[in-house]
Amino acid sequence: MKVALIQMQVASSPAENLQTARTHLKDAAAGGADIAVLPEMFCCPYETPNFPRFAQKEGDEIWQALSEMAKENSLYLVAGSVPEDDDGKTYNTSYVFDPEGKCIAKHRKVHLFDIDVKGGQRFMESETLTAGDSLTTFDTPWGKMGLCICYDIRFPEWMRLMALEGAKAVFIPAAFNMTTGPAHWELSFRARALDNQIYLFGCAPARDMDASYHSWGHSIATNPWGEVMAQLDETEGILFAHADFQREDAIRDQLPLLRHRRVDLYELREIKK
Ligand SMILES: NC(=O)CCC(=O)C(=O)O
Repeated sequence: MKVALIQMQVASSPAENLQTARTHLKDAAAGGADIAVLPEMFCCPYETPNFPRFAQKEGDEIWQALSEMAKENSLYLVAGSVPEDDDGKTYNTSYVFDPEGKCIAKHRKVHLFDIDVKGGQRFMESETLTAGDSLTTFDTPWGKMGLCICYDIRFPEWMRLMALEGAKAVFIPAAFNMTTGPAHWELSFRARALDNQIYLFGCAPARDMDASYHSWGHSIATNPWGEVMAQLDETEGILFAHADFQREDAIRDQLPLLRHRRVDLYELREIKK
């Protein structure tokens, strides 16, 4: 399975951002990608007032454009995330489209990014966003995949639940920042990949020092051995990476961490369905 992570610049207009995504998706398809991924909030600058301002309902213009892009390029599209308007609430939502343009999954960010680091990053998603409450997986010809958004990666139980549901890789549209990015981005991807013996693909916006939120960038692919397979810097570009699920199965057989869990002594509680 060949994955393309599209680390794009985010401009102030959704129309311009859709055009940027369209251009990069053509390149991803030309490069042989089976699955392409866009960044968190790729269609508007990452600022809390923008989320309700640019929010659209599922099925509206942005959703339609993304569906068409998946179909035009004949690939699975993990369509970053967009602000979703539903019943007066705004969610940070990632849609997944199949190569026919059909929406096959939707994840609403479950853990809202509310942090206030002294001398560093402050951001309060809860000022304008509502949290989702569901675990998200979807089926592909390569097997079941998981989906979560940025800050969700920091919660090991959430990733473990996706692995236990049978996800063979997890896609993570994201936008870490200049305070936590250097310290925790790569470490979080390597740790979650290693703990769950799973491929992880994180896709971030390119850095824009004129924006109010400075993305760390560094879109990344990690493997079930806990290694970084490839990583970008902060500039715009596409990262291609392969997932080899035979290797994943071999690692899980030879070092059977998931089977060695002492579920007689501890367990994750069932999620609410
Ligand atoms: N957009 C986000 O969820 C940012 C998460 C982040 O930067 C972190 O440190 O976690």
